[in-house]
Amino acid sequence: MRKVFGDFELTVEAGYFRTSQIVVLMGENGTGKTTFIRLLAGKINPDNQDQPRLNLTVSYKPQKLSPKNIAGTVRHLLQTTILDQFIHPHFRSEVMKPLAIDDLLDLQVAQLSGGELQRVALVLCLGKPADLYLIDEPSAYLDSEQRIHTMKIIKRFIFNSKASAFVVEHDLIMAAYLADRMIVFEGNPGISATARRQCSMAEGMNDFLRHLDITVRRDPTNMRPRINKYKSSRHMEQKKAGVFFASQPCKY
Ligand SMILES: Nc1ncnc2c1ncn2[C@@H]1O[C@H](COP(=O)(O)OP(=O)(O)OP(=O)(O)O)[C@@H](O)[C@H]1O
Repeated sequence: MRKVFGDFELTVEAGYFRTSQIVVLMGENGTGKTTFIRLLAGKINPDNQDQPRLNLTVSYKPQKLSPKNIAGTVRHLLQTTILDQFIHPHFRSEVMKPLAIDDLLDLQVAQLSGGELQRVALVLCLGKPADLYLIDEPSAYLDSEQRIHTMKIIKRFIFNSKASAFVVEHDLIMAAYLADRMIVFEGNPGISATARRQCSMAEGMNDFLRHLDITVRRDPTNMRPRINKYKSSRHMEQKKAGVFFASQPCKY
């Protein structure tokens, strides 16, 4: 698939995805992740119109959230857009409660903070039944604790609903937690880039981090990824071995 936008050209290599699987899109700013998500969402068309269309229902959370023209409260918005899920006990306990949406119900949508709006936007996205969820930067505006909550909610929701998801995520730790598979975007930001064929999370992370000259180890106590200090002995050792993202704590 190909898309030219002014001076920018995106090429997408052919790939596949499965149910209950999350594909995380990683790449530098301006390499076309949002463009790709918008192509999948049908918001824009590829240049090569002979592309087979995805015969799937999609639900899309855009990167930029614009509440200013939405009148009324969060309760009104949710009741008028996702009523079935809004009153469904399972959705309430699995998505709305952990995102603390009840605290926001009586607030005006137009007056929500960035983080509050992000939580509402995620509920709206997951509240729409779909085969494919397209979620652009779910952790933007959230603090670190909310990010972890949010990632757990998305992971559990996609697994249990047997849907699939493509998620744009800049936070390395969150990306590593979320991803079953990964698509790495490579190229010259704002000029031309390629969305590589999807690969395993470890492979994708390794490619992305090699490009940035960053190495990540695993904390042996909790397995969380930790970024090595640049040019530290650990960094140099991993770099020499070509292990930019260590999936096991034992060696690094
Ligand atoms: N509507 C448009 N018209 C012209 N150019 C556009 C349009 N939308 C995006 N672009 C250009 O396409 C390129 C890729 O943008 P895109 O937002 O897809 O990248 P991204 O990887 O999602 O970036 P970020 O991580 O910063 O969100 C940029 O150079 C951008 O200026």
